Amino acid sequence: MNQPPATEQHLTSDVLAWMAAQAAQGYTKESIFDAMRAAGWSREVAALAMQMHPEGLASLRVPSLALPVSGRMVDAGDKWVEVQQLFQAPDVVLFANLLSASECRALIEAARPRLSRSLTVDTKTGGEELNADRTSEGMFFERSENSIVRCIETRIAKLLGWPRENGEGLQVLRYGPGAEYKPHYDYFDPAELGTPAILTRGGQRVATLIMYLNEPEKGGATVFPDLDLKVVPRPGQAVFFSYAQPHPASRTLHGGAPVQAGEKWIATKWLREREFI
Ligand SMILES: O=C(O)CCC(=O)C(=O)O
Ligand SMILES: [Fe+2]
Repeated sequence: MNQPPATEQHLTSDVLAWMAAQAAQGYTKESIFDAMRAAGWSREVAALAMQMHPEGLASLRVPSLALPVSGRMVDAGDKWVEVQQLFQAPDVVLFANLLSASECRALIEAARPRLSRSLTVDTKTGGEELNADRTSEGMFFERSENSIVRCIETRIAKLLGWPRENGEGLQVLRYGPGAEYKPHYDYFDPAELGTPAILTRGGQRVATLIMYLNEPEKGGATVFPDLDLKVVPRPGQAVFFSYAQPHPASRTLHGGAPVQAGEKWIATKWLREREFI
């Protein structure tokens, strides 16, 4: 985007079309504002552009707890799941008994022979990279790869009112002693060059569900530094959080604290805006 000196700037239809295209790709209002500023637009003009183009720049639709909650229990289709705690802004839900003990064991045993050192999505290129901040080992199941995986996916879809097709394949992670996942966001940073390619597979990530498959002897909590929240892993329990804007304002910074003794196994489900292909 080229633009005239600040004194002569005005919003052309080209600029508005560019903004609409950015918004359609999942870029937020904040990131479009930042991109305009970085490209040399004055603060006044960028702010005016925000006012002129509110459509499409609003928050993304996100999954949430499918009501009603009866007592503390929610009907997840094939079982009732207990809601232990609910937080708002951001929406965080702690679940008990989301998975049974035998489901936890089955996921661990099916994943164990397929583990390899965890990669993270590289938003600079759209590929995957080894990341020193993430020292776990992991694997992905295909969506509905087997009956247990399919049953869990269906339960999650019902619980969160979000189509099963919008989920990435279930990921299982194992952290050995000392392993950790430093605080990070799960959404794809709209400012990175590789992000548009990643978004073609189902749009942004809009929510995360971390399910605990075992209990480490010591350490390994999931921490949310902005919320002063620490979730201690217990088998079958889970933590859900959503982010309507792929921006730190979502306050969804989180990480897996180092495992101090024993090992930690989790299954993570990431939910996308649209069907994940
Ligand atoms: O290990 C944890 O508790 C956090 C995992 C996580 O943040 C992720 O898989 O994206
Ligand atoms: Fe994460």
